[in-house]
Formats: sequence, structure tokens, C-alpha cells
Amino acid sequence: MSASEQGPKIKYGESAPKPDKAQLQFMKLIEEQNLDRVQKLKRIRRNNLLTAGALGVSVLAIYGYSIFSVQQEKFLDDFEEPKKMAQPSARVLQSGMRLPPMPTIRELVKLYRLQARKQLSQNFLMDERLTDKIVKSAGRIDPKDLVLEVGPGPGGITRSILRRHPQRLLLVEKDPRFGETLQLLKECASPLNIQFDIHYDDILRFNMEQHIPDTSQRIHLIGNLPFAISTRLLINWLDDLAARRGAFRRIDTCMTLTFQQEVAERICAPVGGEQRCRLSVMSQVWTEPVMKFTIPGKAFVPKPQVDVGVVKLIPLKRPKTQLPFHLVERVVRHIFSMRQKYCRRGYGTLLPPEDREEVAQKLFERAEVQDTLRPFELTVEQCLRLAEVYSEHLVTRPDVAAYDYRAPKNAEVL
Ligand SMILES: C[S@@+](CC[C@H](N)C(=O)[O-])C[C@H]1O[C@@H](n2cnc3c(N)ncnc32)[C@H](O)[C@@H]1O
Repeated sequence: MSASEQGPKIKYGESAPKPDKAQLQFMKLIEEQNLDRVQKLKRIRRNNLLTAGALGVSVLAIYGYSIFSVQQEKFLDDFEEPKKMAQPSARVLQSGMRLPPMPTIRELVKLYRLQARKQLSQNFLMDERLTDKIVKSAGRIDPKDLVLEVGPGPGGITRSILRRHPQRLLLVEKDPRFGETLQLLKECASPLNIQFDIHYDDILRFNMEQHIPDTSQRIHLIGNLPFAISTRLLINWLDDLAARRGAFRRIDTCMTLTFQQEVAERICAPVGGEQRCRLSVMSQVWTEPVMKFTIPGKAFVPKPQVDVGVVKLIPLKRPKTQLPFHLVERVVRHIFSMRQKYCRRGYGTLLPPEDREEVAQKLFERAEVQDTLRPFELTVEQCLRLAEVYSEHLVTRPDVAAYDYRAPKNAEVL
């Protein structure tokens, strides 16, 4: 601005006229208003600062809490696994180790032209949900456990077992044609760090103690059994269980096995049940058999004539008898040899004919069992008491142990 544009300078001390009263009041009013405005601005500034502070603290709190919670989650994971995470499959997924994508069992069967062999009771399960369900029926499989699978065939159940991540998996398969598919599975499973052994052998001759010398691992016996051998295999294993040998050196070895539906029902049949038979009593002396579920025949390829029952047999911690397996088996077999007659008829065939009636009566009395019950009406305990008194009788009459009422020289009409 030039000097000409500026107004004249006022020298207040000299020439300025003194403000009158009204002007002074006006100035005072303006001054008060200015003071008010300054106070207001100060208040607004203070409030802004407070709000900014509060926001800052909140942001820091949220940030801090997020970091803390993430750490807390990690800690909880180690300490108490949530139910879902306790599943070994979840563990495998968490660690990033899982089976790589593979051809389906159906594709493998086609690819390797694996025609089912009737003489080996081969019926394949292709549905992963069913194979998973069978393995789930075995209960919890810990990362230190060993699973022995009987007759893996092309490997459907084997895959479901691998997803449960045991420490060791042992396969026993009689048919070497499955070599390629099982080897493929073994290679795919190598990142899982599971000890994976395949034996091409007959399970009925398989030496458990030789292949599983260490008893520190819990064993799960799992298998979609060949029908042709299922009952024989179960009887063999019950024998091993009674003697605490083979896979049963540990009392917690459970069996999760498939049977023809009717056989499965017999194994689990209660006293008085229509299906009650020798197999029910023998299974229930040393184990608690649990019927898990039924697989319709149409789920198998090729389709068998019958449906299939999945049974889990849990060894009893305290077996109901200390008698040897073969003695119990002999007595129970004789009792059930005449299923619809009074139980004294079948039991009597254990004894030579000369004094049969008399001795049998005494033994029934000593066992406190009513001899007019039908075999299927006898409890396991009653069968065992009849076995015990028979065993005591052998002490005084050892010759009776060798008596066989079917032998030609003893042939008779009962
Ligand atoms: C019913 S198939 C089950 C196949 C396969 N686990 C599945 O579920 O699709 C029975 C399997 O047991 C095998 N097998 C038959 N007799 C056997 C035996 N004595 N010892 C071992 N495996 C046997 C058969 O070769 C067949 O692979």
C-alpha cells in the first residue's frame, strides 16, 4: 500500500479526542465479547485435545488387545485343544501335512484292472464316507498308536486310517495284486512321517509278536474282513486275548471289524436273543462287543448277497474267567450243540455215557444252574460256572477230557 493510500496518522496522546462515555461503554462491550470468544475457543481446543486423546487411547487399546488375544489363542491351543482340533485329522491339516490329491479308489481299481476275487471274499468299499465311518468306529487314535489293517485291498480304509495319523500303520494283505496301489499310497503318505509297513501274508498265520515286538504302542485292529475267514480270525484273536499274547499283550487292543450282518448280530446277541449262540458267549466272555452300524450290501463292489455289520470288540479290563480258552470253548460248543433242547442235553455230551446223567446232574447242582434252561437262555456267567465245575471234574476224572461223543467207538444215540 502506498503512503498516499494510507490515512493520516493519529497521535492519540496529543490530538485524539477523548472518547465519550458511550464510546467507552461500546469499547468495553467489544472487549468483553472478545474475551468471551477467546474463552470459547480455548474450551473448544481443550475438548478437541481430549477427544483426540481418547481416540488415540482406544486405538492403542484395540491394537494391544488384538496382539494379546492372538498370543492367548496360541497358548490355549497347546494347553487344552478344542474338541475339533483334538481330532488327529485336524492335527494333520493344521500342520499342513495331508495326503496329496490321488486318484479315487474306483479309478485305481479300473486303472490296475483289479477284478475282485471271489475265493478271497473280495468286496471293495469305494465310498470314502463309509471307510471314514468304519475308522471312526475304532474311537480315538492317538499319534503314538499303531493300526493294523487286515485285507486293505486297493486301500480305501487305509486312506481313512492315514487321515487319523497313527505313528505306525501295518497292512496285512494276502493278494499281492494290490502291491502297486498300496505302494502308491505309501509314497503319497511319506510326508506324514507314518511308519508304513506292507506285508503280503495270510492274517491267520501272521506272527504279531515278531512284527510288533514293542508293546509300548497301543494297537487298533481294523479291517473289512473277508467273510471266508472272519469268524475263524475272531476266534483266533479271542484265544490270543485270553492268553494275553500276540496283539493282546496289552489289554487295550480293540478290534473294529466287519462281518456279515447276521454274524455281527450273533456276536452282540443278548441272553434270550434269537441270535444268541456260541459266538455270542465266546465274544462276551473276554470282550464287550458293540454293534456300530450296518453297511448295505449295495455299497460294495461287487455287491455281496448280504448286508455288513461293523462291530467294535473292546477287551474287558477284568476278564470274566481265568479258565483256558480251549476249555471254555469246548464246554460252550457242547452246550450250544443242541440249541433248542434243555442245556443239560448238549452239556451231557461232554461226559461218557456210563454215568452221564448222574454226573451231569451233580455238575449242574454245583454250578447252581437250572438244567432245563435252553442254551440261548444261559448268561455268560452261568456258562462259565458250568465250565468251572467241568474243569474241577477233570481233576478227578482226567480221562473225560479226551472223551469225544462223535468218535466212532463212542457213537451212540442220544
Ligand atoms: C472284503 S475285501 C476288503 C478290501 C478293502 N479293505 C475294502 O474295504 O475295500 C477283503 C480283503 O482281504 C484280503 N484277504 C482275504 N483273505 C485274507 C487273508 N487270509 N489274510 C489277509 N488278507 C486277506 C482280500 O484280498 C481283500 O483285499
